[in-house]
Amino acid sequence: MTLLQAKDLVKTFDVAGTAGLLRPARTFTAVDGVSFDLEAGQTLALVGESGSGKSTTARLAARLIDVTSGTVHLDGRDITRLEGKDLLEVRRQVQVVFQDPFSSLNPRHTVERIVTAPLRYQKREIPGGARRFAQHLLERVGLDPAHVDRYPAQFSGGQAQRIGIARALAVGPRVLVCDEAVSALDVSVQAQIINLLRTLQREEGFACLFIAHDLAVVRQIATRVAVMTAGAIVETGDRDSVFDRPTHDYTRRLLAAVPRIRPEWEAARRRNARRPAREAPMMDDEEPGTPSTEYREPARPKGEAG
Ligand SMILES: Nc1ncnc2c1ncn2[C@@H]1O[C@H](COP(=O)(O)OP(=O)(O)OP(=O)(O)O)[C@@H](O)[C@H]1O
Repeated sequence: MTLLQAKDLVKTFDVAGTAGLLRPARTFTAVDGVSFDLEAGQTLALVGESGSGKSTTARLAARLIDVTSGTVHLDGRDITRLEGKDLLEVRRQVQVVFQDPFSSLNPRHTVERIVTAPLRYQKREIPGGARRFAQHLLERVGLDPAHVDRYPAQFSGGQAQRIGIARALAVGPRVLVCDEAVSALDVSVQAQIINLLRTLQREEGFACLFIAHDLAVVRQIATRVAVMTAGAIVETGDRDSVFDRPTHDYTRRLLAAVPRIRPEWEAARRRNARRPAREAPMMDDEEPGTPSTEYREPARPKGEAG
């Protein structure tokens, strides 16, 4: 059964010009006619090189940003332009886990408050009270329930990502969108988080839209794979057929490209990922008018498109 269906998604961004460099303002197409079906209980991985449009597609599918054209259906219902209470229900059913756990967890809030925030945002009763429910969620993701009073900075990167997953689970989502959710973690920690996601998926039955550029990670978790380049999907298929019998040239090149990252770059990337966010966190149930699951577009330098 198709749970989430994206049809002909297009997303364009207006890019400001740069006067000094004589670059005129233009419209940049980040997603260019993307369609996919995500079945219940399945994990569809969107893969492709940096800038291919994976994250933008995920954000469109989760209704974090609005489409330029195309439609998104959840359980057969067109959710592309829903607002208000209906959109709130979509936000419950489709939860997102972001790449950098620290910038998506409010450093000033306790874990209890963080993981129960979506319930408050949804104005739902917290079963058994916030504290007990937070402890239960921590247990579900393999963390010590006694740590509910701790703050994000007191956790490692992998533990912080578990908190992000616990928060997503709090409202019983039917679709979990993981946007490079393990990319900032050490390889051994990545494996633990992937195992956790697989176990939770088996137990809770959610479908997963898994965005990743790392093919080794995708191979461990995906049931189906869609390969993106230049804003479009060029190949979709079962995991093994895409990995073992790719039909598109781009997929073959992607599979053949062995990433060679210098150890010092890798170490710097991990240090940056651990650094607490300097900007306001993306989710904060304290700020008036800022729903806890609302996505804020990251700041980009003026004129940057890719
Ligand atoms: N708000 C925005 N304004 C302008 N351009 C944007 C915006 N968001 C994304 N883009 C551009 O759209 C393209 C696709 O970005 P996207 O983040 O979806 O790619 P990606 O495949 O997820 O890459 P990465 O793994 O590096 O995030 C990029 O060229 C990016 O610079």
